Amino acid sequence: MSWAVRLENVGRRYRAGGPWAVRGVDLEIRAGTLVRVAGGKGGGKSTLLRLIAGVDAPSAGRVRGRPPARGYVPERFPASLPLTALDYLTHLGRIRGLRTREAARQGARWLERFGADGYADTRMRELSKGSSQKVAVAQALLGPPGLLVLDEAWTGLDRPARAVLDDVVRERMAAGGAVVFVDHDPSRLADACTTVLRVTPPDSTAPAGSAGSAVPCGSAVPSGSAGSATSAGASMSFGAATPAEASTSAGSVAPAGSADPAGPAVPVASAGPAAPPAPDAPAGAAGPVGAAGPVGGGVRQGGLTRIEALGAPGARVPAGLPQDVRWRLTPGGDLFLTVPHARSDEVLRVLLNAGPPESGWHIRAVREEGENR
Ligand SMILES: Nc1ncnc2c1ncn2[C@@H]1O[C@H](COP(=O)(O)OP(=O)(O)OP(=O)(O)O)[C@@H](O)[C@H]1O
Repeated sequence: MSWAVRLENVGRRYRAGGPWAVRGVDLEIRAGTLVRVAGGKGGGKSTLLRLIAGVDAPSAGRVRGRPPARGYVPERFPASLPLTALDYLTHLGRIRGLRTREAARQGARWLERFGADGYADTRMRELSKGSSQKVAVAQALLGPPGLLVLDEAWTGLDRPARAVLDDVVRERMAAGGAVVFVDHDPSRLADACTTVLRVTPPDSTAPAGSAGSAVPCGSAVPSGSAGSATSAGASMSFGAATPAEASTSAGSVAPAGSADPAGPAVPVASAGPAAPPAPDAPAGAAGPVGAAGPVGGGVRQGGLTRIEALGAPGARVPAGLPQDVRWRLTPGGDLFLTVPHARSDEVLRVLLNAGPPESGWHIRAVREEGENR
């Protein structure tokens, strides 16, 4: 396989004249490589991944050279579907061009490999967060994809499933595919990773050449680097717009480009209701109101995540929750947590990895509050 995805002076903003989420990106990703995208919150990682995967179209520049079969796991997966897990995967497989029987075969195989075959006939909206995430990953692997794009795909998976996904990424690379991923764990696949792309938000007030870099995995990231850099798997430059281009684009309307029709089937609900609004913990929920510490100082405004989990009746709250987490536990084992967004992955890890006697947490919902999406 010798293809390479190329982004040429790509920019994306979500409304005409609005701020750029990413801007002036020149990027090449080659077959057989593993590329990690890193950077701070709101830096444009998810936007860049969607553009690479072809589920979103750039407002400026162009993307070329994607392989025909691609898979994408979004950061948030629409789980509120009336279809069963296997029917959903079969449906997505058919959209990717597989025959029904083959789509069902592959779907069942992936469910089994991720330890979710027991949920094949369960409706998506009844799946736990962890099982739903397994379906989210499985749908991206149908085909199989030459280019696989994973946006926090490990989050919410149990430990065995996370290890399976690590293996699958290596297998995709060995088969000549490319994998691009974002993950909160800096050690994720560090031994296999080819390149780290580090993104920072474009600063519209800054001169051309805002930060962005591509460096080989394991090497030091140049601080405040601007312009371009290369490594074995990818090369990238950011913020290359000239002042003239910048002033033109600032007043222009983003092209009404649509996502590449040959791209991955976007795992966004085309049927079924939207995700339910985030409910508060049920009124009158019994049990202690615990607070390891108040949610407050140091927390970004609007940066809270609510997590609902179910443990065994009489379960205790697992040890190791971060200080700034608020929780409420009912005698029936319903656990409601309010956590700063930046801590949500850590909290999910504590719940999923809790050992006896606090083990067995089933993540039912993860909802973000107050995010400008
Ligand atoms: N659908 C959208 N509509 C409007 N603005 C958006 C949308 N998606 C992202 N943005 C904005 O674009 C910028 C980059 O967001 P993006 O989600 O790509 O960053 P990120 O690095 O993935 O952030 P995070 O680590 O929080 O997931 C942010 O300012 C964000 O608010």
